[in-house]
Amino acid sequence: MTRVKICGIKSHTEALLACRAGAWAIGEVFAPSSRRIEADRAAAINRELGGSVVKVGIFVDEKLDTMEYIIKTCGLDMVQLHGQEPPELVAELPVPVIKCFPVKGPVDPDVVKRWRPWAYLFDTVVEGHSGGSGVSFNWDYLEAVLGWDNLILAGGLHAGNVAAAVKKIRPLAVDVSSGVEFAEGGKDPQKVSRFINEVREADKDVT
Ligand SMILES: O=C(O)c1ccccc1N[C@@H]1O[C@H](COP(=O)(O)O)[C@@H](O)[C@H]1O
Repeated sequence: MTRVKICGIKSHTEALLACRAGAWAIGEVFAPSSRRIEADRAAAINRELGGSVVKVGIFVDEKLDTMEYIIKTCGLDMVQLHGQEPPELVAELPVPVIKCFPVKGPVDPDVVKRWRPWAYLFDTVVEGHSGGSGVSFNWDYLEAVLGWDNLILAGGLHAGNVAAAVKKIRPLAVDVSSGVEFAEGGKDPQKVSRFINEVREADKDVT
């Protein structure tokens, strides 16, 4: 079953919405973004959620000690590194790491393997954005890593394209932020639920 991560959670209501719709993980952004959340707010949300969902903190070129502090105070289960972090940093973090690789062309497995993360996340490159752009990339660029069991697909996914993505890439998980939001921002319950339903339907064709 393809896992679903709903990223850019900013409130308890949004976190509950993602959990009830069947998300495997929620993402909380601790980096410059319209979706940024303060650590004390994330900590309060995560305390109330308990262990019902995987809580992932998103960082962009953050200092190790700052990440360690936020992981501890917010009870994060994983971190997602979305910047230019070096491979050595992955081993220094106290929780499993999802490393984001911006896709500019065909992915070279030998290059990305140097990070040895828990999962490899592939996202679109958009000038001026570290992530959360809402823009998709050419999935053909993932040809050399197809079949990996720890691949997460991100970048411009929405209910209209996620089924095709699941069938073509067969990722461990799909990650979405913009594609399940209202035009003015904030998670849209109907879009979240439609997105997850599309993934579940696509799963039926994949096994
Ligand atoms: O969501 C953000 O604002 C964000 C900010 C900085 C780094 C990563 C961010 N989100 C991640 O970006 C991708 C793609 O998101 P989208 O669906 O295209 O909006 C995804 O991995 C999010 O976790």
